[in-house]
Amino acid sequence: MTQFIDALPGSSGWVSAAGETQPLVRLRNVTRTVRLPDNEELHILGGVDLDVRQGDHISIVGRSGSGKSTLLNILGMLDLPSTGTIEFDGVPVGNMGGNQRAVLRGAAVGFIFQQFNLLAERTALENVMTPLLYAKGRDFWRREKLASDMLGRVGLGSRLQEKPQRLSGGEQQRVAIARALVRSPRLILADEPTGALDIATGQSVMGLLAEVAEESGAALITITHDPNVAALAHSHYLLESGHLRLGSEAAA
Ligand SMILES: Nc1ncnc2c1ncn2[C@@H]1O[C@H](COP(=O)(O)OP(=O)(O)OP(=O)(O)O)[C@@H](O)[C@H]1O
Repeated sequence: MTQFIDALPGSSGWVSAAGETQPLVRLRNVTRTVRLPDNEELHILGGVDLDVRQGDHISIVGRSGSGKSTLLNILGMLDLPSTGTIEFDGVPVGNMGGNQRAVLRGAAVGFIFQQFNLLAERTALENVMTPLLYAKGRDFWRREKLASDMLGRVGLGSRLQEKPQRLSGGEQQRVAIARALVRSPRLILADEPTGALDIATGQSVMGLLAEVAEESGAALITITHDPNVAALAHSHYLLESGHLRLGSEAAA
């Protein structure tokens, strides 16, 4: 199993006899229920189906409290469904142990958050090198070069030694994008990536994220309230009271 999981991040999925590629991530009838302190159950997700393929760019919009972050946490294998299944590259995630999930997540998933979540005491270069500390072999030994190349790719090649507080919000989010992409993840999950930026900066940062994700062939899923950000995606979903449906761009 370990061998198989190790092979996952670089594998390209199989192609069926019908010529259909296997989804990178497949959710079937996923629910998520939590028990509240008063012992009541809160049903957050009510049976979500979703196929995510390599190269997809998906936006998910929905009101506050509709379950977007809960869904993203399941897609990122941070949480498991209460019922239903999630498969990553055809492998049921529910059958994996916590460590296996963490290894797969580290190698195959990049996260981008609204508040950037950079390490304040570390330079831009050190921040981007951090995920590579968990990589194996060549990527581990070449971590400084990989991180510096990635910062160059997001236009920060001359700011490698800067600490986050010396960078603007847009620059900090570009560091976070470099950090999310430095291990060449197959899935990038962005939770309100422009939420802390002004409109123009948000648009340019999101344009950059979409571009580097497309170049790398990864699938990108963006949760957003911003219609301009949602418009950059190729598929648009609306999450309403824990139910996901295909939406139009206008629904954003
Ligand atoms: N562990 C938990 N315990 C109790 N309630 C929870 C838990 N996780 C989520 N919730 C509740 O479930 C609902 C959905 O939460 P979630 O964070 O997924 O929504 P969201 O769509 O991302 O909201 P927002 O846009 O405001 O971030 C909310 O009402 C939230 O308070």
